Order: sequence, then C-alpha cells, then structure tokens
Amino acid sequence: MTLALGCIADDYTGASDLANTLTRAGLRTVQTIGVPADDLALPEVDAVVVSLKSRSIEAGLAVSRSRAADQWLRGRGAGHVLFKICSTFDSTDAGNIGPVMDALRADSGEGAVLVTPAFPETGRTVYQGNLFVGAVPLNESPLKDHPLNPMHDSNLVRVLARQSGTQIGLVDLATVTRGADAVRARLAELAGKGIGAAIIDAVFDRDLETIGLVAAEHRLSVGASGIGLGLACALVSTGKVKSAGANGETGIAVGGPAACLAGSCSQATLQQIANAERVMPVLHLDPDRIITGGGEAQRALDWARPRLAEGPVLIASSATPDQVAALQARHGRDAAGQAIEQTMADIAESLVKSGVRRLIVAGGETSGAVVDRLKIPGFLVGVEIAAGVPVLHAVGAQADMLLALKSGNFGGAEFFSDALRLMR
Ligand SMILES: Nc1ncnc2c1ncn2[C@@H]1O[C@H](COP(=O)(O)OP(=O)(O)O)[C@@H](O)[C@H]1O
Ligand SMILES: O=C(O)[C@@H](O)C(=O)COP(=O)(O)O
Repeated sequence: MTLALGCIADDYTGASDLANTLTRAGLRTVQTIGVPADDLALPEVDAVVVSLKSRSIEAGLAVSRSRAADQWLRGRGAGHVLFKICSTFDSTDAGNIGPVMDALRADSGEGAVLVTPAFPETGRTVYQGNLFVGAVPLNESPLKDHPLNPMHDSNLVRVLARQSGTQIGLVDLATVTRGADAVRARLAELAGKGIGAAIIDAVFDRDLETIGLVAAEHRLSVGASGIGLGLACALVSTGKVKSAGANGETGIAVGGPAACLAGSCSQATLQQIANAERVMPVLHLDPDRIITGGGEAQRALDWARPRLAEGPVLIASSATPDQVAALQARHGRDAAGQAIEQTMADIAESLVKSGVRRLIVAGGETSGAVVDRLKIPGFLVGVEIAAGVPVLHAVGAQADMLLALKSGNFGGAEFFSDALRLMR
C-alpha cells in the first residue's frame, strides 16, 4: 500500500471528521486508533488517518506520539502529512499544536508550513489570521468556556507564536484570492525570512482548494478538515489519486441495543441532550460522585440495563460552564476531566458487555477514553450524519459495532435521533 496522504489527528472525533471529509472528496480512507499494529488488516486505501489522543496531554508526549505516527505514515509512502487539529484551534499556551508542528517540521525538512483551522461547512473561517466561529470571533464563542482548552484569543498568529519555537507569518485572504501562484510566492517570501509557519486565511471552500494545491506540493501542513478537503481535491485534480467517488460504506446494519454517552459540555451538546430528553430516557450523572468514587458507573448501569431492550438510552455528565467551573474549583481541572472520562469508559465497556452494538459518543476526549477502553483498532467510514460526523464501522474489534464519535460542537439540535436513524 502506497499512501497518497498521511494524517495524524490529535483526537478521535477530529480524526473521524477528517476521514469523513476525505472519503466524501473521493479518497479511499481508513481511520486507525494509534499507529496500527502490523497484523491489522487494512484495505487498499489512498489515505490513513491515525487517531491520537494527544490534544490535551503533556506536550513532550504529544510530540513523541505524533512523530511515531509520522514515521509510520511516511514509511508507507505518504509524501504529505496533515497534522489534523481542531477547527477551533483547541490548545493551551503550553501546546500542543506548536510543539508537534515544530517537531514534524524538523523531521520533514519543511521550510514554511501552511496552517489553517478553517472549515467553512461548520462555520469556521479565518480572516487576517483571526478565527471566527459562525458570526463571532473565537474568544467570544462558546469555546471561551471549554473545560480543558478555553480559547481567549482569536488571533491565531499570536496563539501559535506562543506555542512554537519558530516565527509565525500570515498569508492573507487577498493573496489566497489571487490564486495558487500568489500563495506560493508569499510562502517562499516567508520561508526566505526564516519564518517557519504561516496562518493562512480561508473563508470559502474555493480558498481551501487553492490552499490544498500549494500544500500538496509540500511535505507537511497543519489544519482541520477544510485543508483536508483542499488536499484531497488537489490530489484528485492533479491525477495523483483516481477519485473513488464518495466511497463510504453504505447500508451496514449490525442490529443490537443502542446507547449514547455525552461527556462534552459544549453549548451544542447541551442543546442536543435537552432535545433527546423528549425521545429517549436520559440519565444525568453526578460529577462530584464520579470524582469522589460514589459508584456512579454502577448506578448508570443499573439504570440502563433494564431499559436497553425498549430502545436507546442516553447517559450524560455534561454540565453548564458555571457548573464545570465550580467542579474544577473543587477538584482541579485535569482530575475532574480524567475521572469523568474514565467513568464514561467504564460505562461503555459494561454496556457493550450487556450487548450494546450501536454507540454514540459526544465529546473528543470522551470518545478517546471510550474507544481506547473498547480496544477498537480502526474504523471504516460510513454515511454522514451531520457535517463532520460519519457513521463508523469498527474493524478488528471484538464485537461488530457501529459508532458515531461526535465533536462536542458539531451536529444539529436533534443529533442523537439523527444518528440513531442512520445506525441500524
Ligand atoms: N460536568 C463536568 N464538569 C467538568 N468537566 C466535565 C464534565 N463533564 C465532562 N467533563 C470533561 O470535559 C471534557 C470535555 O471534553 P471533550 O470530551 O473533548 O468534549 P468536546 O468535544 O466538547 O471538546 C472531558 O475531559 C470530560 O471528562
Ligand atoms: O475540527 C473540528 O472541529 C473537529 O474535528 C474536532 O477536532 C473536534 O474536537 P472535539 O470538539 O474535542 O470533539
């Protein structure tokens, strides 16, 4: 297998978002969990998205895991590697986007790296280096209250400069609008000044197509699904990949009970849970009892098991920004996050033992904890539930399962019902 494109995603929902985008753009794509073991049977594909849970871990660890993934991808022929980050640039000043980018750049010998989290389909646009979420700058969006990576600066040139060892430049929209040659010239100018990376503006998909053409001529890029779309279009339009059409798996049905787990505290997920209350039983976990060891996982299982035969259930730890802040003040941010993630993983593991075969998880870190616990090595991409969220068919797992790993911010108000309708 010779890969046309290698991708390293810093969380599992982000990876499935990217795998979905590449698949829709005509690339045969699989999502692996971590660097695949040698005995994982992978189909013949154009792109592999290696999912890491590296967004919110210590920077040194994120670097070493990303470098290992990079080596694996390049060893399978990937001339270009995309480091997939969140479309809302989730990170702290301590990392991990800058440190991972710096390390991959050094390994690849790249001059100046193009960086953009723009993903217009989900309302993420970048102008003059500033990231907008819908109509508002990042720092005024709900991301200012994220439990792990609160974002307080929408100027990504500044944000990335605080994390990276290299100077950060800007390729502005006026340049992008003039086309690929103008972008090439600006990038060469920045590289000539010793600037190692540039935030590049993008507002429309056509901007990402221009960016993709230039990025595909380089060894490394950094961004969200939007630049993935641009790269996929470039690989197809330059004949490096023969389009397979929008080639996702269709019509896979596994049957069996269904459950939803929500650990995301995003505004979108809170609304989706509220709407789900109208159509399925919902259990709200007590986060304090999770952290102090009050048997919440067992309570959740005792609640869920008798209901599974009747239809899907939803179990949520999600809380409002005020409640999250109060919990973190009592127990610490990382301790709270990790305890809740592990309890979600405990619940998922027991639900699967009880026969659940269709599982929807809301939240990137939450999805990472759950998928790791279920020891699922990879996924094939199925139909799209909402922008950035496909149905996933587990491969190489102990049980034949369908999953949906939803970024906290993605999906419409009826996401859980929408997903269940497509996961049969
Ligand atoms: N009630 C809560 N209070 C504090 N933190 C929470 C609560 N519920 C979940 N969390 C934690 O918040 C984080 C949410 O992150 P994640 O799952 O990535 O969601 P998103 O996709 O919205 O970023 C996880 O670490 C999760 O364990
Ligand atoms: O790019 C995006 O917004 C998503 O693909 C993503 O990475 C979401 O992360 P979570 O919100 O933590 O799931």
